[in-house]
Amino acid sequence: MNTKPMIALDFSTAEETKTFLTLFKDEELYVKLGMELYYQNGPEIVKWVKNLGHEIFLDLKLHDIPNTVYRAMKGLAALDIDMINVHASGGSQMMKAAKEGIMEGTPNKSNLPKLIAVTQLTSTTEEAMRNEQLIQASLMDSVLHYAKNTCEAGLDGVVCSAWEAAKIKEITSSDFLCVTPGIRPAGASIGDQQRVATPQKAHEMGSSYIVVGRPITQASNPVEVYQSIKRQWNGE
Ligand SMILES: O=C(O)c1cc(=O)[nH]c(=O)n1[C@@H]1O[C@H](COP(=O)(O)O)[C@@H](O)[C@H]1O
Repeated sequence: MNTKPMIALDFSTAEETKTFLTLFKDEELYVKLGMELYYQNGPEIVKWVKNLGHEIFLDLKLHDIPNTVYRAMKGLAALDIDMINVHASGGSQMMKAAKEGIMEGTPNKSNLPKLIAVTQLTSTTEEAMRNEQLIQASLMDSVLHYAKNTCEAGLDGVVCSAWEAAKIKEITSSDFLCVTPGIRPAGASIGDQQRVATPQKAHEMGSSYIVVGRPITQASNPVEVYQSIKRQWNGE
């Protein structure tokens, strides 16, 4: 497991992002930059955050035909990022194309960004999956199926909820990454998330990384909440 919780910087402006990061000027973070920030600020904000020395998960959840994903990934890989993702439901050929794009586009081939695939979003319940995606398997089986496809396509891991991490590692390997959003400290508002776990529970259930957004970014003292989540995540 990675000792640092990933902070989801779900802001729409570069200013808000920069102001938030000044709170953490003495700390090297692992941050997640998502579509809200990237669509409005582009590669510049990625470069700016990287220059501060933070590790970056660029969460753009690519999902398109293989050729488009290959070409998009090739371009994105030129940014000095540490992790990037696609949707596993885009299919095995799309995931292989994403990997090819990463391999070709990364300037330093000895330091490829980790490529992971979203299984079922942590905002999805089994009921919604059945009604809206017409998948009649259990949610766990659907997540495991996507994880198996992702592993066979040669990717480094998946995004899933903490509740699925141990089983995914069982059917793939112990070093297959299980990156788990939907993290809520006890008593925190759940919002639109459905499959949630505390940092402590995620630690016990085998997550490789936890992703935490609003509980930290919306807190009155983000640094204090981050440190507390970090301690719980590290089993202290
Ligand atoms: O790929 C992701 O990061 C992701 C996948 C998923 O299944 N669920 C999920 O919440 N996320 C992201 O994780 C973050 C969670 O944020 P909070 O719910 O505010 O903690 C958001 O930036 C989501 O986009």
